[in-house]
Formats: sequence, structure tokens, C-alpha cells
Amino acid sequence: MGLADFITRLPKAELHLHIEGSLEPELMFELARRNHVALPFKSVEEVRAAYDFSNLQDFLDIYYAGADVLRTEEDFQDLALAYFRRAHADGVRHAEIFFDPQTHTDRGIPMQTAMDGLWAAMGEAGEELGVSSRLILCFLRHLDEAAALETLRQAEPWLDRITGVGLDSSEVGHPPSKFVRVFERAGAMGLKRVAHAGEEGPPDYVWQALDLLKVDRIDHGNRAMEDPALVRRLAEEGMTLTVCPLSNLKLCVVDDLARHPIPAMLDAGLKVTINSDDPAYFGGYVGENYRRLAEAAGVDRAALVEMARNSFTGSFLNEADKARRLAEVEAFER
Ligand SMILES: Nc1ncnc2[nH]cnc12
Ligand SMILES: [Zn+2]
Repeated sequence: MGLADFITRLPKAELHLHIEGSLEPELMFELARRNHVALPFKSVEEVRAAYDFSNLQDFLDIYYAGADVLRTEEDFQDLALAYFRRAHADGVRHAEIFFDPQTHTDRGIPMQTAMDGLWAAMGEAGEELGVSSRLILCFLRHLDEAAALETLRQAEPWLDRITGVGLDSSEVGHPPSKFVRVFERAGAMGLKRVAHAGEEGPPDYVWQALDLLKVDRIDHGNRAMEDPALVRRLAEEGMTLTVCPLSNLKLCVVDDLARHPIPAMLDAGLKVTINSDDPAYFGGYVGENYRRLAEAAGVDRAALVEMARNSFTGSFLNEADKARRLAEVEAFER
């Protein structure tokens, strides 16, 4: 079996996916037309040409501008359904998707609009594709904690639809310590907790995410590799890292996939998973992330299977569903 087929057929979960980051330029134009929104680009080609980033902030500026075309429940539903179909084609059996409600509520789009549209698509993904999913509400860390607390309060009517909270957007200068109270409250509400840490920020932000925010997973975590004591801690706790190779390349977190930290992370015993982050902006969905990493960094098939297994063990599925998905990985291996 060729590598591409092997990866497609390998059952996997995706645990780090911003649904707003799956907005392909074609859909961006369609929604702009549908909603009479003026875009700062003349064509799909012009949009793609603008996706040349030198850091996280470069990307975020364009990503928030693109999200402005999302206005109605149907827009969110179309967006998420397109993602689920594409992920399903890559062998994704389970997806835990982030959304950034503040990006929408700050533009006057009610929380309910995103919540209903995403929920409808999640239902369709389960029924039509057999893809299970969970929703993770992310707080924008460039805004203050009071805004995050208000967002969590606004989400209370939909707690049955939300599995966890996350922390994303501009990392440097916005440490996890800024969000201790809102994460404490989310934990008390029974929500899982994750945070982007160590993407551009220092190892200290990863320590803070563990010790102050009490996270269940670390999103990215690349820079943890600079601190051997932190690496030992992550390994001992069996902490899942949701790593995003093509994102790291596009945002210049790594200069070459051949030097990506994933092989060293695996050698250190870390529970690494492979994810696409914002696939419409970074040039590939999850299968492409597995393939490009395997080819460039010499990660073998046994390691790809290990990371697929990690994607289920590190998921927020219940134990019975985890066991069922892990059995699918075992069946694939035979
Ligand atoms: N890679 C990333 N880092 C931080 N915030 C994000 N929002 C969407 N993608 C992100
Ligand atoms: Zn991310």
C-alpha cells in the first residue's frame, strides 16, 4: 500500500481544528456574495496569494477578516459540513472542533447563530458520515479575562453542546496566567480545558497552562522541547499534545518540516497527535499533515499508527467509544 493510501485508511481523530480556519476561499466568496459582504480580495487566487505569513499575527489578521463573511446559522452549518466531509475523506472518525465565539459576538452575531449552525452540522456528520464530534469554545487571549468570563456566561444555555474550553489567538504577551479565573470556572462547570501553549510563546507558558489552567491537553507545545524538566513532566503525566506540522511551517514556527520536533517528541515519550489547525490557510487537511511530515521528517508507519492511537486516547470520547475507535486502529494494523 502506498503511503497516501495508508494514511487515508488509518482511522484517526482530529483534536486541533479551528472551524473558522477551514473556510476555503471558494466558500468565502460564496458567503460574501450571499451576505452582501465586501471582501478586500478580487478573486480566489488573490486570497490564496495573500496566505504568505511570517508569523502567527500575520495569519490571525487575515483569518479574522475572512471570518466576517460568516453571518447566518446556515453559513456556520455549511462551513462545518464542508470540513467534516473533507476530514472524512482523510479517514477522520472523530473531530473535536474549536470555535471562537468572540470573533462573531463582537461583530453582532449572536452566540446562538454559531451554536445552532455548528450543532446542525455535527448532527449531520454523525448521521451521514459516521464522524463523531465535540465542540470546544475558545477564548481569544488578546482580549481580557472579563470578556472571556462574559463569553462563558453567554454560553451557559448550550452547556450540553460544549465539551470544553480552549485558549487561542496571539500568544506572546498573553500568558495563561491572564485567564486563571475563567478556566477555574469552566472546570467547576464540568468542562474540559485545553490551551494553545508553546507555539510561539516560551516554555513557561506551557508550565502555566499545566499548573494554573489545569489543562487536559496542550495545543502545539513545540517550545516545551527547550525545557528538559518540562518534557519529563509532560511525559510522566501522559499529556496529549495536539501538534500541527503544516501550520508550524506556514507560520514559521519551524523553518523546514525535515527539522520538525515531532520525532524528538516521540523519542521523549510524549503523546503526540497530528492535526491541521487551520487547513484552508495552511495548505492541507489532516491527511496531508501526516503525509508531508512522514516524507520530510522520516517518521515511519509504526509512528503514524502510534499518533493515530494517541488521537483517540487523548480525545474527550467516553471510555467505551475510545475502546471502539482503538479497536478500529488495531483492525487496520492487521
Ligand atoms: N494556530 C493558532 N494559534 C493561535 N490561535 C489560533 N487561532 C486559529 N489558529 C490559531
Ligand atoms: Zn490552533
